[in-house]
Amino acid sequence: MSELIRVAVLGAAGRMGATVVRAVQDAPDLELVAALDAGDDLARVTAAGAHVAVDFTVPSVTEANVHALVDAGVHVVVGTTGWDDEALARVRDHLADRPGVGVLVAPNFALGAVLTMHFARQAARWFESVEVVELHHPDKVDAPSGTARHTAQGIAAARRAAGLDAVPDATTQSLDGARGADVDGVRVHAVRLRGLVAHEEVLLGNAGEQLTIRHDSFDRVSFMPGVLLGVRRVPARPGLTVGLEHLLDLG
Ligand SMILES: NC(=O)C1=CN([C@@H]2O[C@H](COP(=O)(O)OP(=O)(O)OC[C@H]3O[C@@H](n4cnc5c(N)ncnc54)[C@H](OP(=O)(O)O)[C@@H]3O)[C@@H](O)[C@H]2O)C=CC1
Ligand SMILES: O=C(O)C1=N[C@H](C(=O)O)C[C@H](O)C1
Repeated sequence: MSELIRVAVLGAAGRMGATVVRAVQDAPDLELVAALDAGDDLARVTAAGAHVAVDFTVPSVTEANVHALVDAGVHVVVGTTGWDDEALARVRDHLADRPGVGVLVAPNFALGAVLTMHFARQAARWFESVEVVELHHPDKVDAPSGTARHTAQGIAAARRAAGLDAVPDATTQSLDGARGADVDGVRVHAVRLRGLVAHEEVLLGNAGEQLTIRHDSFDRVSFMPGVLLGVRRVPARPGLTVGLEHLLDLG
């Protein structure tokens, strides 16, 4: 039998981290060697001989965690949101000095969410209007969701490539925020509601018709196959990978 992949989990006491800990423990080819939460020393990851660290912490610390882990030669799978282009560029530059180390940053590890983004990019060029609505539990710290940003950026790129005009929009708002946030010209709306987990709708409109693409994560186990795929694949993917779609054959 080949060597087990030694895995550390950061944010291990959190909603996602605790689910990842159980998934790693249940996977026959993985070994949980460290589980860290706020206040724990990151040096424990290298002391435990981890090959891969999984980060589900908070947007304010995730980038620093990644740089420290890259310095230590540990591959990283990042689910924490809040990454912008500048932060990703800093990690890409850092990895150029560390050949052989891989980092995967994915705003959503659920297969259905990755397909939603893929289908939305495919559909975008055929519709005059498009808006994104994300709906989450009210304990989520950030808004809009990382997934909604990634979805809107993908739609905007597809519209640009197709040479479409700007989506029609209101010319005035009598209350700030009434039209949601503008992500690359695509409106994104965030709902926070007790009882929800993680949900997204992409609404595409033409005169007389609407296409709705909707994904629901009812349970955090929905993210686990994607996280474990990332753990297994990231050691063979040096450099920075953004988005789980790069590990899937979406055709
Ligand atoms: N990519 C994906 O598929 C998904 C991404 N997410 C993202 O994952 C992140 C975590 O979400 P969720 O689990 O719901 O959040 P939680 O608040 O439940 O968990 C975050 C955990 O990280 C801990 N933490 C804070 N600072 C550190 C640190 N420096 N080192 C280690 N641990 C630390 C927190 O401790 P304390 O509470 O004491 O601060 C907490 O236990 C969010 O950014 C969310 O958007 C969520 C679901 C899926
Ligand atoms: O905080 C969450 O719960 C989630 N966060 C991610 C995001 O911001 O996109 C992924 C998923 O939506 C759940």
